[in-house]
Amino acid sequence: MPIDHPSILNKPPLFELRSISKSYAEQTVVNQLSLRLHAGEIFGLLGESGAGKSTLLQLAANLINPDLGEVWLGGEKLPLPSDLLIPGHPDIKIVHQDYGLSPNLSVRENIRYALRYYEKSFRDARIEELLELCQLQALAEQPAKLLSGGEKQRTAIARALAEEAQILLLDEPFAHLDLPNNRRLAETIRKSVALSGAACIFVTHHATDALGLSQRMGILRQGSLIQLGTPQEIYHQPLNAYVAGLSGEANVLDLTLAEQYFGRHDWHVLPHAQVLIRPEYLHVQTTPSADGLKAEVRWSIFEGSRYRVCVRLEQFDLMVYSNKELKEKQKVWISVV
Ligand SMILES: Nc1ncnc2c1ncn2[C@@H]1O[C@H](COP(=O)(O)OP(=O)(O)OP(=O)(O)O)[C@@H](O)[C@H]1O
Repeated sequence: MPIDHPSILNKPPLFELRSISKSYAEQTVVNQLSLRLHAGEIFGLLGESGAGKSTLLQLAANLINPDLGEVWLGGEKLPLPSDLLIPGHPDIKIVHQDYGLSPNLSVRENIRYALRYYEKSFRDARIEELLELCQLQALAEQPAKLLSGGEKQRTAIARALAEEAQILLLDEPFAHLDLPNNRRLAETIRKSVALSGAACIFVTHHATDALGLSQRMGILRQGSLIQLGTPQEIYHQPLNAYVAGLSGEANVLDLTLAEQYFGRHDWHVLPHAQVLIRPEYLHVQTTPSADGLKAEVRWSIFEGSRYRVCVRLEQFDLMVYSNKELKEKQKVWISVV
């Protein structure tokens, strides 16, 4: 399995986790995991709840001791957290799920604290810039303890961006955000990382967040990185049915069955002679078509820009997308796009 994408293979990594492992009691939470990050790179870590994402970020932040393995930054091996007076590293910033804001300080003061060593005019200008970037101007004087979850999250991220660390680690940065703020924050992270040349790891259990923001991403399962690649590689060429399902809506069919119904196509083949057919690889029509297979609608859910529809072919169900509303038991014809 490639560790790096070919475009950056020749550059030295800024940050490295080398075969790092961590167990709690009998449970291996992170298992011999290696990862290299380059300057300016945004890496998304996608995994289900309990996969070890937060533990991995804490290891990457040098906040907890690994049982085995090493953390490297800028070509230097970091000392173990237990050998430090204060665990962590000044060039590695982490935004935890609990944000770590000073509750009695205002939004502005929380951000200002991160910039306390800078000259006043730079600091004031940077605070205004970050307030605007994170859409916090109207809340600037509000004490952190009175903020909503999403507002706290934006403040914590503004503060982390203020510190201009080499490595930015974000634990579920979009967890409490509505769609406009989600998009705005993703853009803010993208711009900040590009400008600063930092590297960023963010963890999420939402495929759309990982696919949309990452330049490269990894799938974490039971503490192991089971697949690394670009969002397009992960989405269209998942390692197995598990990754296919985690990264988006997926029809997984036996190859023989898929060929029997749809003929030969360039499907991505999964282990156990199965193929991946994403719903958007299929076309649904409400009138008979020469190449269409007759099916019956089982259910249909409105998702805004489209309907997510489950249809029954003779022997199996398929998920498809439709622009039009379809009724239960309605006859439709399914073809390959
Ligand atoms: N300090 C600890 N002591 C004991 N077990 C722990 C500790 N920290 C994490 N774990 C266990 O390790 C596993 C992974 O936890 P972790 O928080 O890293 O997962 P996660 O992928 O971030 O999950 P979520 O998406 O739900 O936040 C869990 O089973 C958790 O109970």
